[in-house]
Amino acid sequence: MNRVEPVLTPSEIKQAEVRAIAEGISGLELMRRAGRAVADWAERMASKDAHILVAAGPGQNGGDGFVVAALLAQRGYRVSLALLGQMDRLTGDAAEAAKDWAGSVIPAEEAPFHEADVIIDALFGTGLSRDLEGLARRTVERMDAAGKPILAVDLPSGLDGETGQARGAVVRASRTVTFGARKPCHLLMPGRSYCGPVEVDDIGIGSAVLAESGRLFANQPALWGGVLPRPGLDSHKYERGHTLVASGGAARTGAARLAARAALRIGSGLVTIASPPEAIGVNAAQLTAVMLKGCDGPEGLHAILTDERFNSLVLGPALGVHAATRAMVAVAVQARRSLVLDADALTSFEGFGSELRQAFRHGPTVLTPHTGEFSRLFKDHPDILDPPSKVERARRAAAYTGAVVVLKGPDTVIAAPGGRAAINENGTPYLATAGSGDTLCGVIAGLMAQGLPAFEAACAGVWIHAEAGASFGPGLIAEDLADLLPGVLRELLR
Ligand SMILES: NC(=O)C1=CN([C@@H]2O[C@H](COP(=O)(O)OP(=O)(O)OC[C@H]3O[C@@H](n4cnc5c(N)ncnc54)[C@H](OP(=O)(O)O)[C@@H]3O)[C@@H](O)[C@H]2O)[C@@H](O)CC1
Ligand SMILES: Nc1ncnc2c1ncn2[C@@H]1O[C@H](COP(=O)(O)OP(=O)(O)O)[C@@H](O)[C@H]1O
Ligand SMILES: [K+]
Repeated sequence: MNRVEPVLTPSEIKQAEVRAIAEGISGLELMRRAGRAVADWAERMASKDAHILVAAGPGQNGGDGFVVAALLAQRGYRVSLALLGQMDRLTGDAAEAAKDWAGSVIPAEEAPFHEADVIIDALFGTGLSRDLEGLARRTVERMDAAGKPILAVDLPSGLDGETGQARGAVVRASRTVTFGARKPCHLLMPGRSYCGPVEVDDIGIGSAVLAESGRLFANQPALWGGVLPRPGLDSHKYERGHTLVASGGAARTGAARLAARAALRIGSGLVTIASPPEAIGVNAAQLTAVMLKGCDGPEGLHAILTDERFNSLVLGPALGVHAATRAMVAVAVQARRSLVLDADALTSFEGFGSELRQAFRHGPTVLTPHTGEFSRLFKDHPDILDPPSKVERARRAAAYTGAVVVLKGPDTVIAAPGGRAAINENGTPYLATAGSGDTLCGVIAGLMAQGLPAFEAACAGVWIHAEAGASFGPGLIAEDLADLLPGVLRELLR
C-alpha cells in the first residue's frame, strides 16, 4: 500500500519551502530544481526541432519559467520567452533565475502563442491573489485559444490554488508539474479538469512537506486500508455488526433496499430493514438475506433500538420530508449508535438547521449531503455556505454538527469535526444515477457496523463506492453497485 498523500494549501507549501530553506537548501536551488523537473517533462512533450514558448509571469512562478527556458535552450531546443511584466521588476530568486536566460524577452502582448509547438505556462502559480484582469487575463485567454499543448508550472494559471476555482480566466493544461505535494486545486473541481495529468516532483522538500501536512489528504487506500475490517477465523456474524436501515412508505421502499444490500455486501454481519407496517409486504417480496422488522415511526424505532445488537443505522433514503423523520433522527441520536444520515433525513432539517448544532458529538455520525441538500440544510448559515473552498465548507459543517460530513459530487470531500479532511477523485460521472447515493450510505453504515471509526468509514466508503462505479462504467445503475463491491474488496484485502 502506498504512503498517505498529503495535500498542501498554498500557504502550507510556502511554510514547507521556508522550513526547507531553514534546513539548508537555498530558495534559488529549489527554483532550479523546479525548473529542471518542468524541463524534463517538456522534453517528453516536444520533438527535438520543436519551438517551445515559455510564458513567464511577474512572481516566482515566472522565475521557474526562466530556469526552464535556459535549460531547454541549453539542451538544443528553439526557445522563446515572453514576460508578463518588466525584467527590472522581478524580485528575489526570480530576478536571479532570470539572469540565466541570455535570449531576448518578448512582451506578453506580443507572445507568439500560435507559432509555438509547446507552451510552458509559468504566468501564475500559488501566489495568484485576485481575479485576472486586463493584460494578464488577455494573455491567459490568448495562450488558451492557441490550441497548443501546454505544460503548466505548478498549476494552470488563473486557478486559485486553494479552492480550485477559476479567477477570471484559466489555462487548460495538457499536463501540470507541481512541487513537493499536490495542492487542493489539483483535486477539487473545476480545477482538476484544467490540469491534465499532474506530476509531483519532490524538489527536495519532501520531509518539510510532511512536517507541514496533517489536515488534508488525497482519499486513497493508504489513508484507511490498515483499518479495513477482516473477519477472524472464529468470527461470528454479530461480531461483524448489525445494520438497520429505515424504509420509506409502500411506494418508496427501493432506496432502503439499495442501502441494505450494500451494507451486507461490504461485510455487515446482519442487515435489517425497519419498515413502516404498510410497506412490509412490498419489502418482504423483495428481500432474502436482508431481514425485515415492522417499525412505526419514532416510537417504533425506539422499540427496535432496545436491542443493543443494532449497532449502525441508516436514516434518510426515501424516508419522507417531515417532522416524524426529524423525530427518528432524535431517537437515533439518543440511542448513540453509529449513524448515517442522508437525503430526507437531511432535508427534513431545512429551516431547522440550528437543531443540528453539535447534535452528533456523542456518537459516530456521518452526514452525506449532495450540494443541494447541503445548501438546504445550512441555508441560514452563511459562515458554512460562503467559503469558496469546498474543503472549508465541509469542515465548517462538520465542526458545527459534530458529525463527519461527506459533501458529495465529482470531488467528494470528507471532513471530520476536528478539521481532518480528504478529497476523493476515483469516481466516474456514471455514478450520477438515481440511487447511487443510497448505496453509498449502506457502504458507510456497513463499515461502521464492523467497527470502523466514522471518518475512516466515510473515506473508505466513498472510495470503494467510486471504485465500484468506475469498474463498471457506462450503463451503470444503482442496482449494480452492491454486487461490484466484492471485486473492489478483494483487491483491497489482498
Ligand atoms: N513553494 C515552493 O516550495 C516553491 C515555489 N516555487 C514557485 O513559486 C511560485 C509561487 O511564487 P509567488 O508566491 O511569487 O507567486 P506567483 O504565483 O508567481 O504569483 C505572484 C505574482 O503574481 C502577481 N499577481 C497575483 N495575482 C495577480 C493577478 N490577479 N493579476 C496580476 N498579477 C497578479 C503578484 O503581484 P502582486 O500581487 O504583488 O501585484 C506576484 O508578482 C509557485 O507557484 C512555484 O511555481 C518554486 O520556484 C520553488 C519551490
Ligand atoms: N460527475 C460525478 N463524478 C463522480 N461521482 C459522482 C458524479 N456525480 C455524482 N457522483 C457520485 O454519485 C453519488 C450520487 O449521490 P446522490 O446525489 O445522493 O444520488 P441519489 O440521491 O440519486 O442516490 C455520490 O456518491 C456522488 O459523489
Ligand atoms: K502556472
